[in-house]
Amino acid sequence: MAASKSERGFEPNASIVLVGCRGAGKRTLGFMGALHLRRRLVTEDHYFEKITGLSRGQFLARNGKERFARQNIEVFKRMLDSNRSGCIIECGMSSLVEEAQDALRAYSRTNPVVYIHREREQISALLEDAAEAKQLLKADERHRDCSNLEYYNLLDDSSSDNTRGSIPTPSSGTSTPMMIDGRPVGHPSKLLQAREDWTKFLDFITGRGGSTRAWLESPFSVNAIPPEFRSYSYALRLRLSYLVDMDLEWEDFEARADCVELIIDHWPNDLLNVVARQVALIRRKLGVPIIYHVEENPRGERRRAPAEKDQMDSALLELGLRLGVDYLSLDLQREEALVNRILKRRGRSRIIGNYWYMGFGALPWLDERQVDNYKRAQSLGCDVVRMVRFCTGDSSVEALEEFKKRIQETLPDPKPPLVAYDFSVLGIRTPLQCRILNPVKHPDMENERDHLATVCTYNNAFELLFGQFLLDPLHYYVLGSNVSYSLSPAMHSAAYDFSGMPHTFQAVTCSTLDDLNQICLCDSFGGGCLTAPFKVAIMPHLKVKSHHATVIGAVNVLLPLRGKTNFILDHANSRNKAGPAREFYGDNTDWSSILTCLRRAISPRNYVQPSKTAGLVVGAGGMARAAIYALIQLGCRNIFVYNRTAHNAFDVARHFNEWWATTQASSAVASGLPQQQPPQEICHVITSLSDPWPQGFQQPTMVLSCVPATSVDGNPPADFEIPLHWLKSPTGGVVVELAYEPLVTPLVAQMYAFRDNVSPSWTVVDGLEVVSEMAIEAFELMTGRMAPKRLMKEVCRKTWEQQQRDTTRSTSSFAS
Ligand SMILES: O=C1C[C@@](O)(C(=O)O)C[C@@H](O)[C@@H]1O
Repeated sequence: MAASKSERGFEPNASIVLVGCRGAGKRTLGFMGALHLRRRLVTEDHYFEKITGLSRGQFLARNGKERFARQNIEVFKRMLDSNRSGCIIECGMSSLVEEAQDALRAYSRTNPVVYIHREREQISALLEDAAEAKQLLKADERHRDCSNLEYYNLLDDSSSDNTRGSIPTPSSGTSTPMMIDGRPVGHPSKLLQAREDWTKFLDFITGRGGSTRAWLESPFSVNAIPPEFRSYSYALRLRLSYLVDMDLEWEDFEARADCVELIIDHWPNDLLNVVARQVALIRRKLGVPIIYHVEENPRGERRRAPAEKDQMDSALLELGLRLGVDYLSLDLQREEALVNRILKRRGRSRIIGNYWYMGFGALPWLDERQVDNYKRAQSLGCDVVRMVRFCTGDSSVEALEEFKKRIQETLPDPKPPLVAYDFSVLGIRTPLQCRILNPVKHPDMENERDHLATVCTYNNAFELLFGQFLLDPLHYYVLGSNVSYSLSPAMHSAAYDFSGMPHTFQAVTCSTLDDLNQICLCDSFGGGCLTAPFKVAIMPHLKVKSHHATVIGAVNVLLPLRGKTNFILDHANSRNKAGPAREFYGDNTDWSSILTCLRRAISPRNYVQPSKTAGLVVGAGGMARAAIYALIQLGCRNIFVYNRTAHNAFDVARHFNEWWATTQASSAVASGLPQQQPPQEICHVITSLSDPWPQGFQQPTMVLSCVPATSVDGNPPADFEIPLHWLKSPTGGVVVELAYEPLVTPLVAQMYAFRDNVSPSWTVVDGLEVVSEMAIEAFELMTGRMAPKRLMKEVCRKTWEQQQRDTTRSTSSFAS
């Protein structure tokens, strides 16, 4: 395999090796990773047995220690060598043997070798024997020397979290389960968070994730444009010294910026592990890109000689790269050797090249050397250039503007995005001088040490943009024939308030395309959530749609495209601005919200196995199409559709089977493989509830009900309950109910009873959980900003409860 340019860049299909101590979770992560990347999982134990025909215990007993040791290392090397691509390899404790470590070091030149570790207390607790645990943990650290990446396997407490979908009590900020009919709403989920973090990490190191894919599939999604290419973006500054003893909860930081800048300004005991844990926490709790910055003069440390500084800082920077941070901030005024070493080992992390002038007498913007600084960063291949000056009133805003203009007009392309600003002891001088990666803090954060982040918060900076007419207040809507009950206005309005946006959101009842047109053609139309009858009917009128919406054949989010440009990036960056719409863009968030809810609720035992897992979708409208697509995206290839009017179910099944056949044919052509004849069908119709579950297929582990539980437009309510002979999955499964009027639909009530009396391994996801997810995604598409998810979910449940109380009150007053 060719060695790649960067020392940490690998062929996308290079096998990934997992090393680490017993109890670190390698096997589980290996299993999840193999499923996610569709790779073979090779475990050392199993491989040993395959090669020698004996388990290790048996081999040892028969051949003695010495022969075992020799055989063991030979098998270990062979395992690595003969599985160079397409696998996840889980190493056992052999990785602590010197010779194995040499082999791993050599392997890590071409392949990712990931050191997995976790909270020491966790490992100690697992191993029981304290002395053994201590020894093992000490030896474990040696894995750092024979690996090139590392992953902190944070404890996943989601399995004990039965408060999902609950209402937090405002005073305490903690959650209490919401009870309906005497039972908690929501469900426990197993290893969901660990799976999400781990699969994102794998996507990063294999180059599958990131914005390119999001961009191609849905260019308006919030992750499609990296923060440095957004029209405005903010970096929340979090110092390590603050994080180890913070006065806020992680949840408080949600949606407070586009990314987090983690500043290593403090060296507590066990520094490398503390930093690794904080990176893991930011990923898990906030889910935003991380800028990793090592401060030159850490708090409370003595002054260090330059050579000493370089050694320590180099180790800390290397740690950032090992952890696969999205951005590494690199001071270009440091020793050239250090700069070059880091650049060479950058892997897939993007480099922010810094020129910081932190003391008095900072270089003025219009000094020629500032342009030279930028040019050097550009020639070193930095992805972003950050130039910051401490300023005591010696520089005007105009000088900075002039400097930016010089860079823009005199230097050749491609030019890395420039972040440039002045700051003083009062913080960044004017928040608007810097458009991207603007430093911000949380409004309630105690942060006296950080001058850069003392003034600005994300929402006051954003409010300023509207105040200065750089952005415009817009009107957003939910549109359809039956939207008076919609919870979207409450959720979106709360999110606007939170983010400092003066937009409005209303439910407007309309049922013809002409009515819809009238609303959408207004200059201050910001976007609309569509519901029946528009989701499918609007399709032929839209020229621009996301890939997903095209495949599904339904749209539920409509955005105006303004101006003459044909560049989607320009349109995406013109959100929150008014003007005449030339075209409209359609996307679908129904499927992705369903997918999110399914992923959260599926237990590891029911992870999708494409050839085996079966799913059932009830209904044949726009939402059922989205549900089928979500199942396909999860990897399910046996999908059954039941609908009261069978011919609609046949239409939907045909739609997806035809699309599937075309997709398979084009991937066969691309890979040069023969086509399957006739193409496999992935969607089947069941015409009657009394039919037995189709022969040759496993019982469904995912059931999605996409029919209204109340009467709509004069049609009788669906009242769907699943036949008991379709509920025979031995591992249980998940039922997603999309209706929430009432919240406990006949199906939900049936499944609660079934869970209590027959099979506890079924999980129920209620309609409010899905609808809040839909609003979250719609908010992000329409505004381009991250949604305050917790807040929106909380508002969703509270508004729904209020609606219930209002209905009860009006019914009882009507009765009296
Ligand atoms: O189905 C739904 C829910 C919804 O209609 C609402 O009222 O929030 C908004 C739609 O865009 C979405 O597809």
